Amino acid sequence: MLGLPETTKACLFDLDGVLTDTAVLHNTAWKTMFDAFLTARGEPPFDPIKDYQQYVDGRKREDGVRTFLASRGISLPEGTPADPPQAETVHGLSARKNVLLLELIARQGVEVFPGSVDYVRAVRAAGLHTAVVSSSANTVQVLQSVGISGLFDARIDGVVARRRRLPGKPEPDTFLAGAAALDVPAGFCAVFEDALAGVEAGRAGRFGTVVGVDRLQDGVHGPALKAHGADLVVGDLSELLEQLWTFPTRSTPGASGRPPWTWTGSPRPSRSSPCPTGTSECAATWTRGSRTGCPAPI
Ligand SMILES: O=P(O)(O)OC[C@H]1O[C@@H](O)[C@H](O)[C@@H](O)[C@@H]1O
Repeated sequence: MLGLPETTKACLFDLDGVLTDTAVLHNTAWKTMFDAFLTARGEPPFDPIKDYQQYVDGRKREDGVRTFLASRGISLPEGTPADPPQAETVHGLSARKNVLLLELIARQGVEVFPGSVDYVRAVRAAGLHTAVVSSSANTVQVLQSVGISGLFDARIDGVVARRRRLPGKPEPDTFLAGAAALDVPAGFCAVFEDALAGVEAGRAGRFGTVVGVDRLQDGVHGPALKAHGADLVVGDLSELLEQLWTFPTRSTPGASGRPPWTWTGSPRPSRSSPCPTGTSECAATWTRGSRTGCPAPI
Protein backbone atom coordinates (compact mmCIF):
# COMPACT_ATOMS: atom_id res chain seq x y z
CA MET A 1 0.00 0.00 0.00
CA LEU A 2 1.08 3.58 -0.63
CA GLY A 3 3.95 2.17 -2.67
CA LEU A 4 5.72 1.26 0.60
CA PRO A 5 6.47 -2.02 2.36
CA GLU A 6 3.58 -3.27 4.51
CA THR A 7 5.83 -2.96 7.56
CA THR A 8 5.95 0.84 7.27
CA LYS A 9 4.52 2.57 10.35
CA ALA A 10 5.64 6.16 9.82
CA CYS A 11 6.67 8.56 7.08
CA LEU A 12 9.29 11.28 7.51
CA PHE A 13 9.00 14.05 4.93
CA ASP A 14 11.59 16.62 3.98
CA LEU A 15 10.00 20.03 3.34
CA ASP A 16 11.68 22.06 0.59
CA GLY A 17 11.25 20.32 -2.74
CA VAL A 18 9.24 17.44 -1.28
CA LEU A 19 6.18 19.08 0.31
CA THR A 20 6.58 22.65 -0.92
CA ASP A 21 7.97 24.19 -4.06
CA THR A 22 10.54 26.15 -2.05
CA ALA A 23 13.78 24.45 -3.10
CA VAL A 24 13.88 26.80 -6.08
CA LEU A 25 13.56 29.84 -3.78
CA HIS A 26 16.40 28.57 -1.59
CA ASN A 27 18.51 27.94 -4.68
CA THR A 28 17.89 31.45 -6.00
CA ALA A 29 18.74 33.02 -2.63
CA TRP A 30 21.94 30.98 -2.38
CA LYS A 31 23.01 31.90 -5.92
CA THR A 32 22.32 35.61 -5.43
CA MET A 33 24.23 35.68 -2.16
CA PHE A 34 27.20 33.58 -3.29
CA ASP A 35 27.51 35.29 -6.67
CA ALA A 36 27.88 38.72 -5.05
CA PHE A 37 30.46 37.28 -2.65
CA LEU A 38 32.36 35.37 -5.35
CA THR A 39 32.37 38.19 -7.91
CA ALA A 40 34.00 40.52 -5.38
CA ARG A 41 36.78 37.93 -5.05
CA GLY A 42 37.15 37.31 -8.79
CA GLU A 43 35.82 33.75 -8.46
CA PRO A 44 33.54 31.91 -10.93
CA PRO A 45 29.83 32.05 -10.06
CA PHE A 46 27.79 29.55 -8.04
CA ASP A 47 26.45 26.75 -10.24
CA PRO A 48 22.75 26.40 -9.35
CA ILE A 49 22.74 22.75 -10.35
CA LYS A 50 26.07 21.20 -9.45
CA ASP A 51 27.07 23.43 -6.53
CA TYR A 52 23.56 23.54 -5.11
CA GLN A 53 23.03 19.79 -5.19
CA GLN A 54 26.46 18.78 -3.98
CA TYR A 55 27.22 21.36 -1.31
CA VAL A 56 24.07 23.17 -0.20
CA ASP A 57 20.80 21.35 -0.88
CA GLY A 58 19.34 19.67 2.20
CA ARG A 59 21.99 20.94 4.60
CA LYS A 60 21.55 23.34 7.49
CA ARG A 61 22.14 26.95 6.44
CA GLU A 62 25.57 27.36 8.02
CA ASP A 63 26.63 23.89 6.84
CA GLY A 64 25.72 24.96 3.30
CA VAL A 65 28.01 27.99 3.60
CA ARG A 66 30.87 25.93 5.07
CA THR A 67 30.61 23.05 2.60
CA PHE A 68 30.41 25.28 -0.46
CA LEU A 69 33.26 27.58 0.63
CA ALA A 70 35.40 24.53 1.37
CA SER A 71 34.73 23.27 -2.18
CA ARG A 72 36.30 26.52 -3.45
CA GLY A 73 39.16 26.42 -0.95
CA ILE A 74 37.84 29.55 0.79
CA SER A 75 37.86 29.83 4.55
CA LEU A 76 36.09 32.49 6.57
CA PRO A 77 35.85 33.07 10.30
CA GLU A 78 32.82 31.38 11.85
CA GLY A 79 31.49 34.50 13.57
CA THR A 80 28.42 34.04 15.74
CA PRO A 81 24.68 33.60 15.14
CA ALA A 82 24.30 37.28 16.10
CA ASP A 83 26.39 38.42 13.10
CA PRO A 84 24.62 40.90 10.81
CA PRO A 85 24.31 40.17 7.07
CA GLN A 86 27.23 42.53 6.35
CA ALA A 87 29.70 40.40 8.36
CA GLU A 88 32.26 38.53 6.26
CA THR A 89 31.82 35.36 8.33
CA VAL A 90 30.04 32.02 7.94
CA HIS A 91 27.15 33.34 10.02
CA GLY A 92 27.16 36.66 8.18
CA LEU A 93 26.83 34.94 4.78
CA SER A 94 24.11 32.72 6.24
CA ALA A 95 22.22 35.80 7.42
CA ARG A 96 22.57 37.38 3.94
CA LYS A 97 21.06 34.31 2.36
CA ASN A 98 18.18 34.28 4.81
CA VAL A 99 17.31 37.93 4.12
CA LEU A 100 17.16 37.11 0.40
CA LEU A 101 15.11 33.96 1.01
CA LEU A 102 12.54 35.77 3.13
CA GLU A 103 12.24 38.49 0.46
CA LEU A 104 11.62 35.83 -2.18
CA ILE A 105 9.03 34.06 -0.04
CA ALA A 106 7.24 37.35 0.63
CA ARG A 107 7.32 38.32 -3.06
CA GLN A 108 6.58 35.00 -4.74
CA GLY A 109 4.71 33.09 -2.03
CA VAL A 110 4.94 29.40 -1.30
CA GLU A 111 3.15 26.63 -3.17
CA VAL A 112 2.60 23.06 -2.09
CA PHE A 113 2.99 20.12 -4.39
CA PRO A 114 -0.62 18.90 -4.55
CA GLY A 115 0.49 15.30 -5.08
CA SER A 116 2.48 15.45 -1.85
CA VAL A 117 -0.46 16.77 0.14
CA ASP A 118 -2.68 14.03 -1.31
CA TYR A 119 -0.05 11.50 -0.38
CA VAL A 120 0.39 12.73 3.20
CA ARG A 121 -3.39 12.68 3.65
CA ALA A 122 -3.51 9.11 2.29
CA VAL A 123 -0.69 8.06 4.61
CA ARG A 124 -2.55 9.45 7.61
CA ALA A 125 -5.82 7.92 6.49
CA ALA A 126 -4.02 4.57 6.41
CA GLY A 127 -3.10 5.06 10.07
CA LEU A 128 0.60 5.82 9.62
CA HIS A 129 2.33 8.55 11.63
CA THR A 130 3.90 11.53 9.91
CA ALA A 131 6.72 13.96 10.66
CA VAL A 132 8.35 16.75 8.76
CA VAL A 133 12.14 16.64 9.00
CA SER A 134 13.77 19.66 7.42
CA SER A 135 17.05 21.50 7.80
CA SER A 136 15.25 24.78 7.33
CA ALA A 137 14.88 27.15 10.26
CA ASN A 138 11.92 28.63 8.34
CA THR A 139 9.90 25.41 8.42
CA VAL A 140 7.15 26.60 10.78
CA GLN A 141 6.49 29.74 8.73
CA VAL A 142 6.48 27.83 5.44
CA LEU A 143 4.14 25.10 6.72
CA GLN A 144 1.80 27.68 8.21
CA SER A 145 1.77 29.80 5.08
CA VAL A 146 0.34 26.90 3.11
CA GLY A 147 -1.86 25.59 5.94
CA ILE A 148 -0.45 22.07 6.22
CA SER A 149 1.09 22.13 9.74
CA GLY A 150 -1.77 19.94 11.00
CA LEU A 151 -0.76 17.07 8.72
CA PHE A 152 2.28 16.24 10.85
CA ASP A 153 2.51 14.60 14.27
CA ALA A 154 6.06 15.86 14.82
CA ARG A 155 8.49 18.40 13.42
CA ILE A 156 12.27 18.33 13.51
CA ASP A 157 13.58 21.43 11.73
CA GLY A 158 16.56 23.74 11.66
CA VAL A 159 15.45 25.48 14.84
CA VAL A 160 15.02 22.20 16.74
CA ALA A 161 18.31 20.87 15.38
CA ARG A 162 20.12 23.99 16.56
CA ARG A 163 18.52 23.83 20.02
CA ARG A 164 19.25 20.12 20.44
CA ARG A 165 22.67 20.38 18.76
CA LEU A 166 21.75 17.71 16.22
CA PRO A 167 24.16 17.31 13.32
CA GLY A 168 22.42 18.13 10.04
CA LYS A 169 21.91 16.03 6.93
CA PRO A 170 23.78 14.07 5.50
CA GLU A 171 24.11 12.82 9.08
CA PRO A 172 21.02 10.80 10.03
CA ASP A 173 20.40 12.51 13.38
CA THR A 174 17.48 14.74 12.42
CA PHE A 175 15.61 11.87 10.75
CA LEU A 176 16.36 9.62 13.74
CA ALA A 177 14.98 12.36 15.99
CA GLY A 178 11.84 12.44 13.81
CA ALA A 179 11.42 8.67 14.14
CA ALA A 180 11.99 8.89 17.90
CA ALA A 181 9.40 11.66 18.22
CA LEU A 182 6.88 9.31 16.59
CA ASP A 183 8.13 6.40 18.71
CA VAL A 184 8.73 4.27 15.62
CA PRO A 185 12.05 2.46 15.02
CA ALA A 186 13.95 3.64 11.94
CA GLY A 187 13.48 0.31 10.17
CA PHE A 188 9.72 0.88 10.13
CA CYS A 189 9.94 4.41 8.75
CA ALA A 190 10.02 5.71 5.18
CA VAL A 191 12.06 8.82 4.42
CA PHE A 192 11.08 11.17 1.56
CA GLU A 193 13.85 13.40 0.24
CA ASP A 194 14.80 15.39 -2.85
CA ALA A 195 18.35 16.27 -1.76
CA LEU A 196 21.46 14.15 -2.12
CA ALA A 197 22.41 14.98 1.49
CA GLY A 198 18.90 13.91 2.53
CA VAL A 199 18.88 10.47 0.92
CA GLU A 200 22.39 9.95 2.30
CA ALA A 201 20.99 10.69 5.75
CA GLY A 202 18.22 8.17 5.12
CA ARG A 203 20.70 5.49 4.14
CA ALA A 204 23.00 6.31 7.07
CA GLY A 205 20.08 5.96 9.49
CA ARG A 206 19.10 2.54 8.09
CA PHE A 207 15.53 3.60 7.50
CA GLY A 208 13.12 1.02 6.13
CA THR A 209 12.65 2.83 2.82
CA VAL A 210 14.28 5.91 1.34
CA VAL A 211 12.20 7.52 -1.39
CA GLY A 212 14.09 9.96 -3.61
CA VAL A 213 11.96 12.73 -5.14
CA ASP A 214 13.38 13.87 -8.47
CA ARG A 215 11.78 17.20 -9.34
CA LEU A 216 14.41 17.98 -11.97
CA GLN A 217 13.75 15.06 -14.30
CA ASP A 218 16.98 15.83 -16.11
CA GLY A 219 18.12 12.21 -16.31
CA VAL A 220 20.96 12.97 -13.88
CA HIS A 221 19.43 13.81 -10.51
CA GLY A 222 17.31 10.63 -10.29
CA PRO A 223 20.28 8.28 -10.73
CA ALA A 224 22.29 10.47 -8.33
CA LEU A 225 19.56 10.11 -5.69
CA LYS A 226 19.77 6.34 -6.11
CA ALA A 227 23.55 6.37 -5.89
CA HIS A 228 23.37 8.39 -2.68
CA GLY A 229 20.88 6.11 -0.94
CA ALA A 230 17.36 6.19 -2.42
CA ASP A 231 15.69 2.79 -2.69
CA LEU A 232 13.29 4.14 -5.28
CA VAL A 233 12.93 7.46 -7.09
CA VAL A 234 9.69 9.16 -8.09
CA GLY A 235 9.01 12.43 -9.88
CA ASP A 236 6.10 13.22 -7.58
CA LEU A 237 4.58 11.48 -4.57
CA SER A 238 1.31 11.04 -6.47
CA GLU A 239 3.11 8.31 -8.42
CA LEU A 240 3.17 6.25 -5.23
CA LEU A 241 -0.54 6.80 -4.76
CA GLU A 242 -1.13 5.56 -8.25
CA GLN A 243 0.70 2.40 -7.26
CA LEU A 244 -1.76 1.93 -4.44
CA TRP A 245 -2.87 -1.26 -6.06
CA THR A 246 -4.23 -4.56 -5.05
CA PHE A 247 -5.54 -7.05 -7.46
CA PRO A 248 -9.14 -6.01 -7.42
CA THR A 249 -11.99 -8.37 -6.96
CA ARG A 250 -14.93 -7.72 -9.21
CA SER A 251 -16.32 -5.43 -6.53
CA THR A 252 -13.14 -3.63 -5.40
CA PRO A 253 -13.61 0.08 -6.02
CA GLY A 254 -10.81 1.94 -7.75
CA ALA A 255 -8.82 4.61 -5.93
CA SER A 256 -10.56 7.98 -5.49
CA GLY A 257 -13.96 6.42 -5.93
CA ARG A 258 -13.34 5.50 -9.55
CA PRO A 259 -15.09 2.44 -10.93
CA PRO A 260 -13.57 -0.94 -10.18
CA TRP A 261 -11.33 -2.84 -12.51
CA THR A 262 -12.75 -6.03 -13.83
CA TRP A 263 -10.94 -8.75 -15.60
CA THR A 264 -11.65 -11.10 -18.40
CA GLY A 265 -9.53 -13.93 -19.57
CA SER A 266 -7.80 -16.40 -17.42
CA PRO A 267 -6.06 -17.19 -15.34
CA ARG A 268 -6.59 -14.23 -13.05
CA PRO A 269 -3.10 -13.30 -11.82
CA SER A 270 -2.30 -14.17 -8.25
CA ARG A 271 -1.36 -11.58 -5.69
CA SER A 272 2.36 -11.10 -5.68
CA SER A 273 4.86 -8.40 -5.20
CA PRO A 274 6.19 -6.73 -7.23
CA CYS A 275 3.13 -6.34 -9.43
CA PRO A 276 3.26 -8.98 -12.14
CA THR A 277 0.98 -7.14 -14.52
CA GLY A 278 2.61 -6.17 -17.71
CA THR A 279 4.70 -9.30 -17.51
CA SER A 280 4.11 -12.63 -19.14
CA GLU A 281 2.66 -13.80 -15.82
CA CYS A 282 -0.45 -11.75 -16.40
CA ALA A 283 -2.75 -13.38 -18.88
CA ALA A 284 -5.84 -11.46 -17.84
CA THR A 285 -7.38 -8.50 -19.58
CA TRP A 286 -8.27 -5.73 -17.17
CA THR A 287 -10.81 -3.08 -17.95
CA ARG A 288 -12.23 -0.10 -16.11
CA GLY A 289 -14.82 1.95 -17.91
CA SER A 290 -13.38 2.57 -21.34
CA ARG A 291 -9.85 1.82 -20.21
CA THR A 292 -8.17 -1.48 -20.83
CA GLY A 293 -4.76 -2.29 -19.46
CA CYS A 294 -2.73 -2.75 -16.36
CA PRO A 295 -4.58 -2.24 -13.08
CA ALA A 296 -1.42 -1.31 -11.21
CA PRO A 297 -1.79 2.43 -11.71
CA ILE A 298 -5.36 2.50 -10.45
O1 LIG B 1 17.95 28.80 5.42
P1 LIG B 1 16.96 27.85 5.99
O2 LIG B 1 15.54 28.24 5.71
O3 LIG B 1 17.21 27.58 7.44
O4 LIG B 1 17.15 26.48 5.21
C1 LIG B 1 18.29 25.66 5.31
C2 LIG B 1 18.30 24.68 4.17
O5 LIG B 1 17.09 23.95 4.19
C3 LIG B 1 17.00 22.91 3.23
O6 LIG B 1 15.74 22.34 3.32
C4 LIG B 1 17.23 23.43 1.83
O7 LIG B 1 17.34 22.34 0.97
C5 LIG B 1 18.48 24.28 1.75
O8 LIG B 1 18.60 24.89 0.49
C6 LIG B 1 18.45 25.34 2.82
O9 LIG B 1 19.62 26.09 2.75
